[in-house]
Amino acid sequence: MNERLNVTNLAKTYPEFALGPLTFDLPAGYIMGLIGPNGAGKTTTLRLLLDMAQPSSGEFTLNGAKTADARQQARDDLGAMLDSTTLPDAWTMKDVDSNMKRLFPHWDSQQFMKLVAQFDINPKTMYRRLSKGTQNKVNLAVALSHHAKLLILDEPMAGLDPIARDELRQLLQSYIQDGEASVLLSSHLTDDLAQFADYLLYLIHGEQRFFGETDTLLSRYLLVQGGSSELTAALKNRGLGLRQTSVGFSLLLPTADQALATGLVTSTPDLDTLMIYLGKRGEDHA
Ligand SMILES: Nc1ncnc2c1ncn2[C@@H]1O[C@H](COP(=O)(O)OP(=O)(O)OP(=O)(O)O)[C@@H](O)[C@H]1O
Repeated sequence: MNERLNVTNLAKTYPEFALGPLTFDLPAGYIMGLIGPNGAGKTTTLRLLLDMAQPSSGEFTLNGAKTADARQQARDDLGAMLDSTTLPDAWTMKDVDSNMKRLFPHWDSQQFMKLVAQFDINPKTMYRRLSKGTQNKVNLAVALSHHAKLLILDEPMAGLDPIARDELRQLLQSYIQDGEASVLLSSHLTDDLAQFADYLLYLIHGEQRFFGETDTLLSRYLLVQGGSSELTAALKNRGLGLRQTSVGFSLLLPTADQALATGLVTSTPDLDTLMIYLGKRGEDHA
């Protein structure tokens, strides 16, 4: 299969934080969501993949390039946006366009100006005078306007209103439609992400807890609710993220153990619910 990303045992150790080993791949034509609680290692993962940090061990291939030099050579094939991404303060959209044209051989001015209009950005306003969310939109428009085969986006939905988030979702879906390009994006808006990410990479405290299809993760667990007297020892033992009130309880139960919940109220959890229960300290199996 034509892979945009192939990551093998990638790890990074800081004095007070260890990430990995991470092993996953992203085929051409798909969207992967990177999820996990604060401090899980999402941005660190993206920085490694963008060669902005050196791995402690492991390796990865990006758009077929195996070394940092080869990846640098092929930078036009990569569109990236991190929280730290910024443009010169005084640039108007015209300046962005003319400068990016020089930087990227496949820069598409028409596409960029179309996105500027679609995002309702005044092309004459200087970058520094735009709101934070609008600056994000400009950075996104840049990433989306040079026909990159892989987009790596850190929290692209942060600061966007619901309409803009919906527009972005549609833009990303059409971006991958020809089966050539792929998108890796991190987000805390996991329910939004679950609607359009084909794959999920789920990190907790730097560890890779799940990599696979979104539907597979969602079908792994049932949310079980019952009265206090219905909480059996077996449910306590197999359940995750137990929550108790004076009248009842709720927990996540692996689907394989669903017989333990016979007669109780069960439902398929959404991704937010799943992360809340799985992320509870000391109970973070996925
Ligand atoms: N340059 C660095 N030196 C030391 N520690 C670092 C460095 N960069 C990141 N870390 C640590 O790595 C950990 C993970 O941070 P990271 O930003 O990757 O998490 P995250 O999942 O993106 O979090 P959030 O959702 O809050 O943005 C943090 O504990 C952070 O302090």
